[in-house]
Amino acid sequence: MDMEKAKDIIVDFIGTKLGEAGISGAVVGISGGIDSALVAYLAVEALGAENVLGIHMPENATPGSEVNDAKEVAERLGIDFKIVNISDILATYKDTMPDISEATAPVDGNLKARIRMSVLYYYANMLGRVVMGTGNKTEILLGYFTKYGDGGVDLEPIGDLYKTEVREMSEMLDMPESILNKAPSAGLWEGQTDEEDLGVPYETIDKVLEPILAGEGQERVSARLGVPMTDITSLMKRLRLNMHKRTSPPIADLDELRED
Ligand SMILES: Nc1ncnc2c1ncn2[C@@H]1O[C@H](COP(=O)(O)OP(=O)(O)OC[C@H]2O[C@@H]([n+]3cccc(C(=O)O)c3)[C@H](O)[C@@H]2O)[C@@H](O)[C@H]1O
Ligand SMILES: Nc1ncnc2c1ncn2[C@@H]1O[C@H](COP(=O)(O)OP(=O)(O)OP(=O)(O)O)[C@@H](O)[C@H]1O
Ligand SMILES: [Mg+2]
Repeated sequence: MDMEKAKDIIVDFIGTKLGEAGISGAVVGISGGIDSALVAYLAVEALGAENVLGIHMPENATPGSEVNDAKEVAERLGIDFKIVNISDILATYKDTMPDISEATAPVDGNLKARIRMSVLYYYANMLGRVVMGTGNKTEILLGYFTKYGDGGVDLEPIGDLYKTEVREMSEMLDMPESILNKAPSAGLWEGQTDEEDLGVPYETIDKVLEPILAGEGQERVSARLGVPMTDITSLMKRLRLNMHKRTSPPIADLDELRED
């Protein structure tokens, strides 16, 4: 893919969509990871630094290096930056809800993602801005995001870039090396990494998804790229089971009652 052209299309998309909405500014959750950093860079190019607010939302388990990387992004871009620690909000949720003894780390992790979404919308409401999504094509296809958490956004500028392409585009920008080099992590629990969760490296996932979505048979892709069928089957299962995250909630149809 011509990354310069892809960047121009995305920058134009951000400007056009906000223009259509009559809104001039955006709010971005900046985690210290590469997806949100790239979206912040693209939003600044489209809207100007004065129209982008970055919010970092650590909790007690967030490594201190993340705040430094998030701050560095904001400083390089010259955007407003706030830090909202979500630990007390999380603790209040958990103290308030009865019968939660079965909650696991992923259940709590999804709550963290939904708290972050609520904070971003609070600022978007208050400032008359939109919430920028940071989902990439790989995450969206696999449903590797929290429904109405990091998936609860107003637009998805990098949603047609595979994760490996996110890296490629980011390398063209003045992005901190530490962000370019770190392992992708949802940061929902200590030590979590995307590739451990997904069981297959992003390089392989992206290599496999593209031809399969273009119509090439799974077995043929497996043989051609030397990727075990078990990996391909597991990715396809994720894609199928998470289809509900890529559509609007179904509505019970009452048309038959309105025919006369
Ligand atoms: N067929 C269906 N039709 C309609 N709705 C359906 C459904 N199946 C489940 N659901 C609903 O969906 C819920 C499950 O979805 P969800 O709540 O999203 O939860 P789930 O998909 O179980 O977990 C989210 C996954 O995304 C990962 N994640 C989250 C956040 C950020 C990142 C990152 O990379 O940064 C990654 C996280 O580690 C975890 O693996 C169910 O509780 C149910 O409410
Ligand atoms: N600590 C945080 N502070 C602010 N926003 C966060 C935080 N954690 C997650 N988010 C938001 O949730 C999004 C989804 O997280 P995800 O891990 O997929 O992206 P990333 O951290 O930007 O990149 P990477 O996947 O490489 O870690 C982030 O892009 C960011 O917008
Ligand atoms: Mg991350």
